[in-house]
Amino acid sequence: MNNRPGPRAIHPEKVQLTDWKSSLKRIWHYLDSRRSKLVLVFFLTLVTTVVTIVGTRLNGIIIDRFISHGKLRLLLLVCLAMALMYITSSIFIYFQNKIMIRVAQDTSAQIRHDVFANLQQLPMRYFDTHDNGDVMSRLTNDVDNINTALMQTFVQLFTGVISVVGMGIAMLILSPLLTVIALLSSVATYIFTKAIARITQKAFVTQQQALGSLNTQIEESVSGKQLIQLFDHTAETMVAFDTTNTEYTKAAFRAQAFSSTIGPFNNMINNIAYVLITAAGALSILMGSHAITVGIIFTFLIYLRNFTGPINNILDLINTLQLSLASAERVFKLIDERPEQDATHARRLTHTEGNVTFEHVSFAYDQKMILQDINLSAKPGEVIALVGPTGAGKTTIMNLLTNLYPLQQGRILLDDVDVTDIQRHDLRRMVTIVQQEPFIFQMSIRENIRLGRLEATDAAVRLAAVRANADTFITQLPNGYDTILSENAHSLSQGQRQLLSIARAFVAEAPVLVLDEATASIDSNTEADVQKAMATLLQNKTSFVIAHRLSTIQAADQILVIDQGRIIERGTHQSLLAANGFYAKLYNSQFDS
Ligand SMILES: Nc1ncnc2c1ncn2[C@@H]1O[C@H](COP(=O)(O)OP(=O)(O)OP(=O)(O)O)[C@@H](O)[C@H]1O
Repeated sequence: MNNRPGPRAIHPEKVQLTDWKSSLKRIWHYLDSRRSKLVLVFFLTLVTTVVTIVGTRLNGIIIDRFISHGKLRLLLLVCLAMALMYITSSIFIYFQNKIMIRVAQDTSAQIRHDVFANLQQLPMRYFDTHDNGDVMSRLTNDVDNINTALMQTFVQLFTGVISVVGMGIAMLILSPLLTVIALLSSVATYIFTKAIARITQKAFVTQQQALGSLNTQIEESVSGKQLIQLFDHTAETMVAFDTTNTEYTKAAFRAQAFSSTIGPFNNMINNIAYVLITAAGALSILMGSHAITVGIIFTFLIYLRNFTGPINNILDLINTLQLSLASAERVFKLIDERPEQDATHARRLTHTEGNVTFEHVSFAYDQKMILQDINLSAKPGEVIALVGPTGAGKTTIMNLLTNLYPLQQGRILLDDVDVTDIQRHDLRRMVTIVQQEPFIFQMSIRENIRLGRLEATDAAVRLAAVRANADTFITQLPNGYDTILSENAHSLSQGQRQLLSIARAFVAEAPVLVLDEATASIDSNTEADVQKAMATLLQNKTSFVIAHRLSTIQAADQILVIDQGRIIERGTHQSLLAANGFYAKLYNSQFDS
């Protein structure tokens, strides 16, 4: 994770739309179950487009035949028919939009579900290497972009294609000469839009990327606001934010500025085409041609508007599509991240005696070796204390016990079974970890404790809280066990949070326990409660304690002294003091007082 609130460069390898075809295919695949709705939308679009073609032609006929020949009754009848047609067409457009909005929302909901489901199963490595804000951005903004594209593109694409084909044929029938002028203007707009799209494509990807970074910074500054204020980092945070904000603004400006030239340019070309068509038509009439009438010129101009409009729309859609495909690519990348999977031969484990053995375990998070040749053995019921300077690798050793990361070398056994051969679900029920800084979820206290074992009854939750010495403070809260905690659990003190996490461990009833003792100082009453609760929790379990408390260390069956990823001393408190080595020095300096 990145600890520093600061600007993040946009990763150059990410600024590419590498696989838009497969993204498009996958979005199409998501629409599989909604094909019938799409067919209905297509049908509605077809009808509304035909109405526009026929209606426009009737307008021309009114000009040529009824107005100049004074046939009022017929004129009224035709107008009534046209009104009916347009009303029906509007109703169809309403339904067409409604269906499409549903299709788009349902599809995005399904994509969001799939992303979130995969996120639940990703290995820790993924979260070590990806910023939270970026992940959030993929789940929210990027999926939203796909949604916008689905809502806009499908109807407009259907309408566009049907209109272009329909109007094209109608224009050709009306006047081949005027159609040639119309086509030339369309070709000009096509070439221009394509050129601009090429430039904007990259900018859109950069924009999404920068948005991810922006989200990360916002997320960090909100989560770490206390730290930022305590260390008076507000000014630096602001500078860092502004840098990323400027980066985002530049990319967004570039993307939008270029794509916004498309509209005015195309408008200009269209207006020129209108003038040319009117002039060419008028000239033909003046030269005595009977093939062209005022009504035909009028009809043709409206057809042309309905011809170039959709063409421009389709070209505009290319931009929306590009942004969405850039987003889709990021979303699908997250869906494609390989989830944490059990080995094919992994077996179930419903019971363990609690023997834990590390055999020549070596481990690196990236390239740098963190643990080297760790050997240890714990018998059922033993308490093993891990002590050592900060960053020595104590927490890492314990993370490996639950198979959170793959080992570089060696193996870890639970009752003679390699932990990588045990289904993770079972392994994690056998080993409970009480974290140094427990995470509290936004749910009731009861549910927060029940996280230890989801099927625990209310009575079991209560019993666990009593054993964790947490019941007293919980029952004093106005809503007791039903008190809803917030993510940051501001309503709870540090010590109360620890008691809750000990209660979670009691509920879990796992035979192996890992306890990362909190170093934060808490008031002496709560401290006494925590100590008592921990002592009870350790009973009859194989326990590993990343120890900071004198009492835990002295009572431990074995003390392992870790320094720079190696076990450098081991023994009981007395034997290690007698040896007068690293432990004795550490003990005397840290714990003597
Ligand atoms: N997720 C991670 N990715 C990369 N390196 C990590 C990760 N977690 C820890 N490290 C590194 O591994 C080393 C050991 O860290 P670890 O948390 O195991 O130490 P520790 O002995 O538990 O320290 P402390 O007493 O401060 O909690 C440190 O150098 C740390 O920077």
